This record gives sequence, structure tokens and C-alpha cells, in this order.
Amino acid sequence: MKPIKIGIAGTGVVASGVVNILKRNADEITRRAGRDIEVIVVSSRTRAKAEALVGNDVQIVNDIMEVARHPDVDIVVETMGGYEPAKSFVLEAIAHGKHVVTANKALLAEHGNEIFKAAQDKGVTVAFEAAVAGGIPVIKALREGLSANRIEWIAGIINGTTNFILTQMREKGWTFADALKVAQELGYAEADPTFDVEGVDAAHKITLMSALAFGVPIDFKAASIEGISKLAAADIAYAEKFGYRIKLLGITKRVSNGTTDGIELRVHPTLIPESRLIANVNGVMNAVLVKGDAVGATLYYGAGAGSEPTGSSVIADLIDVTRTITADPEHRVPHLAFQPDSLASIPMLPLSAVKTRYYLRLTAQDRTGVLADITRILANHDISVDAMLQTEVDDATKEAHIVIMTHVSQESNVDTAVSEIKALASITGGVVKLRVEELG
Ligand SMILES: NC(=O)C1=CN([C@@H]2O[C@H](COP(=O)(O)OP(=O)(O)OC[C@H]3O[C@@H](n4cnc5c(N)ncnc54)[C@H](OP(=O)(O)O)[C@@H]3O)[C@@H](O)[C@H]2O)C=CC1
Ligand SMILES: N[C@@H](CCO)C(=O)O
Repeated sequence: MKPIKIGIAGTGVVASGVVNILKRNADEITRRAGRDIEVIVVSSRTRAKAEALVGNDVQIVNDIMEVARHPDVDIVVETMGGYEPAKSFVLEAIAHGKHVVTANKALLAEHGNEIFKAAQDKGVTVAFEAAVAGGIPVIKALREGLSANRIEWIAGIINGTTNFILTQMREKGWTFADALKVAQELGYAEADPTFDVEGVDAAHKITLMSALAFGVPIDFKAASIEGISKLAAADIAYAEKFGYRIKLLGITKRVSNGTTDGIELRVHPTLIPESRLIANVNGVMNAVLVKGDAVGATLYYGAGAGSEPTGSSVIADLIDVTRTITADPEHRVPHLAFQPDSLASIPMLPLSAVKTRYYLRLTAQDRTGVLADITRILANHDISVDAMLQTEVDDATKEAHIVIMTHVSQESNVDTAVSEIKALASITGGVVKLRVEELG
């Protein structure tokens, strides 16, 4: 059979992984795909960079649209990142009847509904395994392996950069800034690393997984997002005293009971019992826990970023698309796991509706009655205390830290209680509030 012809936009970290693996594992890939997969054109604004990657036998163009419109290309690979020109490039390629493989979660979280609709209308596929959790085939698991299940929840460490930073800070005492710099040097971070550290990248990924899990349209605006930039080393240490590790988690949950029906979609630093496997996922590694009603909890683990791990996912998509390229579009796996005319309209729940356990850290003056005031306020808002610790009073400031672990409480009640606690004269600093997930 004649080779499948590929055009790649971008010559960066991910594109390099794709090109290098395609060269190194050409035989294995052909045996799996049933035909050769051949890169025939790449775009680059720096010709020398592209030549160093693909040599002289591959066409190199300056204008990405030449890749999108190339008459011989069957599948385009979008590895530029960002919203534009990536969106125009992908839509142009679809309009020209090309299948698309992309690693761009930002693009799909913001514009995926429009892009998948355009692809469906044109009868082409947009594949995006590399967009979520780097080298871990979790999109495949959600779309295919778990398709018998009602998915109950997903919780994942889905940003390699922040997990790398948290690990280096905890294990090696690195500063946040140093750890981020190394993550950038290793090619893990986004072009704008605030997407990583402020939780936006994880929110893009959990938004895509939420749509796949629950059969709803992609709704990035519904995500509540909190990153790790304000996380204090003191809270990492106190959490450990209670037997917990702090990880940046993306969480999506279907809540369906007598009083609430909807989907939670959130990213925030989270306390996880240190006995859980996922609490021990370190460095750039990612892990995604998926709870299905039939299968129970399943865990997917692997490198969440980096050139070849991400290239591995891109090529898996290339092979998948190659295998189905001649299939009737109706018989391909739907983009969002559910048939496009079967997407449901389920409300997205606000953060105030979340019910979980909470970690609170207060800085208080050493005054009689302060603990009584705090516990009275918590009790008034239906929040019961599971455990508490108080540090020794600092001689200089006459302040101590009070750390409280609550039982399951409602976020809106906790927020009201926190405002009242902050207003107490004896509370001198802010109140740190972190969520706890048992993930049992
Ligand atoms: N790095 C990683 O570990 C992972 C990255 N991803 C995603 O993969 C995508 C690419 O990431 P990565 O490879 O790290 O990014 P890089 O910055 O390393 O590479 C991006 C490439 O895209 C090209 N490019 C960027 N902007 C433009 C533009 N305006 N016009 C034309 N070409 C452009 C550049 O090519 P040139 O300079 O040659 O023109 C550059 O080589 C992103 O969506 C990212 O989120 C997903 C999973 C993991
Ligand atoms: N910046 C992302 C790349 C992989 O999506 C991360 O660190 O996880």
C-alpha cells in the first residue's frame, strides 16, 4: 500500500520527538499501521532548525498554510501550540480534507467544539492523545477501554511541570523559581509557563477529559482554577504531619443525588493521603485515576511531558488514523467518545457546591479564647473538626500557626466560616484553605 503522507507544523520539542521516533521505529510502526508513515513536509520559520531535524529529503516551508493545503498530505500534525495561528491552521487543514493530529490542549479546550464539528462535517478525524498527560494513553482509555462504564470521577496529576516543581521543592529543597527554570530547560513547560503554574494547562486537560467522561460539550469556562504559585512550603510540611502529600490535581466528578445533579470541574492543590499510589507520583510523571461504575478505580501512569513521551502519543494517533483512514466516518471512534448527536446537557456545578474535607491554616495571636472562637464559628457553619495542631508561639511575633483538618463540609459554608475567622482580632495573617481528597 502507498505510504501515508504527513505534514508537520512546528519543529519544537514535540515535533522533534515525532520525527525521531518515526525514523528510529519505522519498521515497527509500519508493521502496526499496515503501511509506511512518511513525513513529506514541515513548516519552520527557521530553515536551518528544520534542516537539522528532517534533513534535506523533506520539503521545508516557511508558511504553515502550505502544510495545511499540501495536495499530497493525508494527515497534518499540529505541534505549534497556542490559539493562533494553530486554530486557523487546523481549520484550513480540515477544509482541505486532511486528518489532524494535535498535542494542543489549549486550542481544543477553548475551540474544540467548533473544531470537532468542522471535522465531523468534513468526514475527517482530529486526534489528540498527546494533548492530555503527555505519553499516557488516557484518551484511548476513556474513549475505548472504559466505554462500558458510567464514569463517576477522574482525578489526575496532569501537569508535568508543576509536579516536577513540587517534587524538587519537597525532596531537594529547590526554590520554586529554580525548579521552574529547569522544567523549562527540559522542555516540559508551556511557551507561557504561567499556564502551568497557575493551573490553566491542567484545566485545559481536565476539561477535555470531563467531556469524554460524561458525554457533554467541552466547557472550559466552567472550570475553577487555582495553581501552585501561592502554595507555601509550610503547608506542604504540615500536610505531611497529618499523613498527606500536596499535589496539583485536576478533578471532574458527576454528582447525582437527590439534591444536586451536575458536574464538578476544578483544578487546585490538593491534600492526598500519602498511602495512595497517586500521592507518590513524582517529577514530570503524571497519573490519572478514573473511577467507573463497573470497573472500579483504574490508574494510568507515565511521563506527562517531554519530547519522546509526547511524540509517542502523537504517533499512536497517526497509526490509529492510518488504520481507519479508509473506514466510513460513521464507524470511527467519535471525537468525544459519545456519538455527536448524543451529547448531554448536564449543568456544571460551581465551586461553592463542592463537598469535601478541608485543610485550614491560620496565623493567630497567642490570646486566651482564640481556639474557642474558631471552633464556635466552624460549628455555626456545620463544619466539624477532625484533627488540629498548633505550633509553638513564636517569641518574636507572639503568633502561632493553627492547622485544622475538617470532616466533609460544603465549600460555601467553609468560605463563610473563613471570612468570619479572618475578621477575628486575634487572627493576624490570612487563612490558607486547601481541599483534601481521599480518592478511595
Ligand atoms: N513540550 C511538551 O512536553 C508537551 C507539549 N505539548 C503541546 O505541544 C505543543 C507544542 O509544544 P512544544 O513542542 O513544547 O513547543 P515548542 O515551543 O518547543 O515548539 C513549537 C514550534 O511551533 C512553531 N511555532 C510556534 N509558533 C508559531 C507561529 N506563530 N507560526 C509558525 N510556527 C510556530 C515553532 O517552529 P519554528 O520556530 O521552527 O517556526 C516551534 O518549533 C503545544 O501545544 C504544547 O502544549 C503537549 C504535551 C507535552
Ligand atoms: N506543559 C505541559 C506539557 C504537557 O502537556 C506539562 O508540563 O504538563
